Amino acid sequence: MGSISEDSAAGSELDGSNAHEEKIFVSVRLRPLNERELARNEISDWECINNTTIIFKNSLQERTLLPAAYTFDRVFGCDCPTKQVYEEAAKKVALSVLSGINSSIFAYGQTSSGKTYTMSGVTECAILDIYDYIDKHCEREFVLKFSAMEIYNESVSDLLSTDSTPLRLLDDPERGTMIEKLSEVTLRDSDHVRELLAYCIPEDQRQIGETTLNEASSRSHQILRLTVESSAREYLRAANSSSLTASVSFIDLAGSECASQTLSAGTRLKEGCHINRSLLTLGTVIRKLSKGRNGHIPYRDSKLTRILQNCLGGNARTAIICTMSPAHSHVEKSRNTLLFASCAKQVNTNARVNVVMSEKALVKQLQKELARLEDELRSLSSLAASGDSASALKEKEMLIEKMENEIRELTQQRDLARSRTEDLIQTGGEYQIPKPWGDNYEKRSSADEYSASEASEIIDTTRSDVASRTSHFSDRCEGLNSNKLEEPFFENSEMQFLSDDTSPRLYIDKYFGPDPCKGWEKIAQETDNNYEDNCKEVQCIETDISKRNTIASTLLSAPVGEQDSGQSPCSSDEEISNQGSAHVPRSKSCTALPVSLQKSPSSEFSKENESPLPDEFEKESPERQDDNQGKLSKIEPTNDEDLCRKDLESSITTDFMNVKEEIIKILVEDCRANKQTCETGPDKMIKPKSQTQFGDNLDLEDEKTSKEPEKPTDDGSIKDQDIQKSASDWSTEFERQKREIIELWDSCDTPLVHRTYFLLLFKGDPSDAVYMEVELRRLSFLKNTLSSGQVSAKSTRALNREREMLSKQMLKKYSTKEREALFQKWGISLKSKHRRHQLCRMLWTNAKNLEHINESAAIVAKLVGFKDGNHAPKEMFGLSFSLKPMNLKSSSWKHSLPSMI
Ligand SMILES: Nc1ncnc2c1ncn2[C@@H]1O[C@H](COP(=O)(O)OP(=O)(O)OP(=O)(O)O)[C@@H](O)[C@H]1O
Repeated sequence: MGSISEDSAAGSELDGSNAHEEKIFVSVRLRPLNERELARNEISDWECINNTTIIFKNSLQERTLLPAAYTFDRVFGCDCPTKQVYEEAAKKVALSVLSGINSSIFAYGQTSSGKTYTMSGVTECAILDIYDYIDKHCEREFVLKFSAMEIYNESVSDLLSTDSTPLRLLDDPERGTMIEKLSEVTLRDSDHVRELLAYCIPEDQRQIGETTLNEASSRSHQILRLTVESSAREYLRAANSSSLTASVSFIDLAGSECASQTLSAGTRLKEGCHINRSLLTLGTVIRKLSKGRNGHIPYRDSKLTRILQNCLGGNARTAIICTMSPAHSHVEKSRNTLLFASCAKQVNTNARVNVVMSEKALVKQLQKELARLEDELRSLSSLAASGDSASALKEKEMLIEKMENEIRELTQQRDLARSRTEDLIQTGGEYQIPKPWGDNYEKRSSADEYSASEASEIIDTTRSDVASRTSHFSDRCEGLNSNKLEEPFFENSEMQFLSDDTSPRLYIDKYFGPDPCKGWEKIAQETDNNYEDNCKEVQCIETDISKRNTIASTLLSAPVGEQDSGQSPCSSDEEISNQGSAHVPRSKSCTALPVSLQKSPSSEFSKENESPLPDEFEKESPERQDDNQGKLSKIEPTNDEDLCRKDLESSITTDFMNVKEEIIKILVEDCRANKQTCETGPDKMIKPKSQTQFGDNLDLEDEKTSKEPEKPTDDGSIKDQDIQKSASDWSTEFERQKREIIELWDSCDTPLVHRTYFLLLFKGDPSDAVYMEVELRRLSFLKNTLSSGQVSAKSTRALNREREMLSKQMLKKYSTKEREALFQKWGISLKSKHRRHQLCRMLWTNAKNLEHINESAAIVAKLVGFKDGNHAPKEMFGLSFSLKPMNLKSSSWKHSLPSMI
């Protein structure tokens, strides 16, 4: 930046298009040796060898390692007049104010180095130039304002006011730090500025004191600010005219000093401390800014840097004139000044033109806003006058009353349902008693009698259990519907194909098929619809539930007499009934309900000493059981079912109504299945179409049960070896079902991610049976739907697409080496072009080969990001079945099994 002509200084920039990043303009001015220095015969250590370089003359003599030459934008020697310093180092920056660019000119240097001397000259020149420019540019209208302040001992005061009260600094989000109540005088002309300068600079206003180095040392930082607003005259009357507004600040900093050199004490010493501290902060700010704004910039550490924040590295154009004494005695201070100047040279600023909306435009806008507010006020008052607010109040009161009525009605319904349930319990019906220490429920014979309070307690406990489970269920469903698919389901949300749909619900539908909640609902509906038909065609239905019943019978003790006699477990109506009610294994969803919907009039435990009863049951007297049996026989099954259903409907709050509905349907389905089992003979049993495969798997179990009945020992418990055997049976059955599901997946084109997820869950834990049950039902339903032609081949296409997406994931999830190893293992040539696609097309293709399936699942799991099958959320589809692992060696496990299945 060199010397510039008057016109180019401002006129060329009036378009405001020149905003760009630029460096602070840094110059150094050497003053001549003063009288004192001359008196001490000091020599001049520094010399300006050209316009930009200053050298230390005695470096050889001093043997210093510090640099001997320093280069800046401009350097001025001892004999250089202030006018030239202004022209070459400050003019362009100062006149930027005319183009709407904020600017500042600093004088920095040690005490008595000539800062005030330089700044007063520069300020005067700038003001003259500004007025000269204004005089030459009549096409624009200018308004100039002037303010002056000083920072003395970290206190800001107004130099244009006689009031010495310190001024507060305020942070404005748009304009930066503002000085509260700082006077701003609108200038009449250049003489007016001179008057003001003459008022605020001399000793009586500014803090000036004598030190050994300077008779009139500035003890404060002084900031003079000239604000220039300008607008083109021809647009002045236009409503949308704008103006340029900017300020130029002339900053005469107090000089850094050494207490030893200035021999200061008392007030001077205190002033010196403040001065040095604020200058130190300024230096730190400049140093940090010079390094590219890394880290915290300590603007707020001093009032000086706070006020100058916008000039330093901000939107202002800045020039710093560093003054120094050439005297040898000040060499150290001079070097510090040069160091500061070197840093300042590196600081970037981003000068911007400030275009301000014209006052007229602003006034117009404010008037509009005022009119709008007045309108609003008028309509409000007219509303109040017309009594609308009174009617609104009345409306609200009515609403409250209506709600209160509803609450009352609901309470009545609940009480009615409760009393019906109590009646039911008193008259019979099997129900489950929640153990206070766990999720599992112990079955208790319907023949057992309970006191009213006991029954009521049971109802309350079970009801709150249902509420909490349905609430959880509801939450899960809600979570799925409101984009809250939780970790650790997906490790990486970046997966392309996961982001295809914004809603997880859509995603699940798309990639996982109908979710089990939906499936359940449909299955329940289907069961409801087909119920009558099934009754005609099916003489004895063996559902998956009744089949499990058989497994449970095998695992639990079956009535000895019947088994021994070689009769079928369903040899008579009564026996069938016993089987159906006592051993019907229930899905976990059923155990979650307060009262079993089964209406069985008797139980497996009806015969004393014939079954391994839990302790509580053993205590019950046969008389009581008989008594209850008598009561139970009076109950009509269908009525009970309806009653229970109604009870549930009324006992659960409306919040859970939808969720409850689904659960009830499943229960009803179970009930009907049991009812049919009870009503038909074993020899006539056939399976429903949808359950054929599943039922087939259990034929062997049935056989085994009839041929090898398990006998309880004398103390009524099953021998260890029997338990082991049962456990191994269970495991075999478990594996068989797993294979069943795998094959069904294959035939239903179930998405691979879904298969993998469920396969990872099937760890052989008995609780997995719940998932198998859900999955088998879902798949059976899906298969039926597919075979009935209701669903097109869309799923095959989706599966292909899924394979494609998975192949894309391979690059992310496998290293090149890992991929190569996989290709070799899967017999894919490493030269093949579409290796990844080939591999993904092979995944999950051989449902009969478990090794292939497991390996496929492992690959898909890695690609999708399943972390651990065990920890995958079992509630992912809105199901919550958190079961505690069972200890097969413990004798109590067999009691809880039926309710868990
Ligand atoms: N370039 C110069 N030519 C002639 N005299 C100068 C020059 N610079 C400064 N002086 C004189 O040196 C003395 C000290 O200058 P000035 O008060 O401006 O120093 P300062 O840096 O403002 O000191 P302080 O920080 O203590 O206020 C003054 O008497 C001033 O007239």
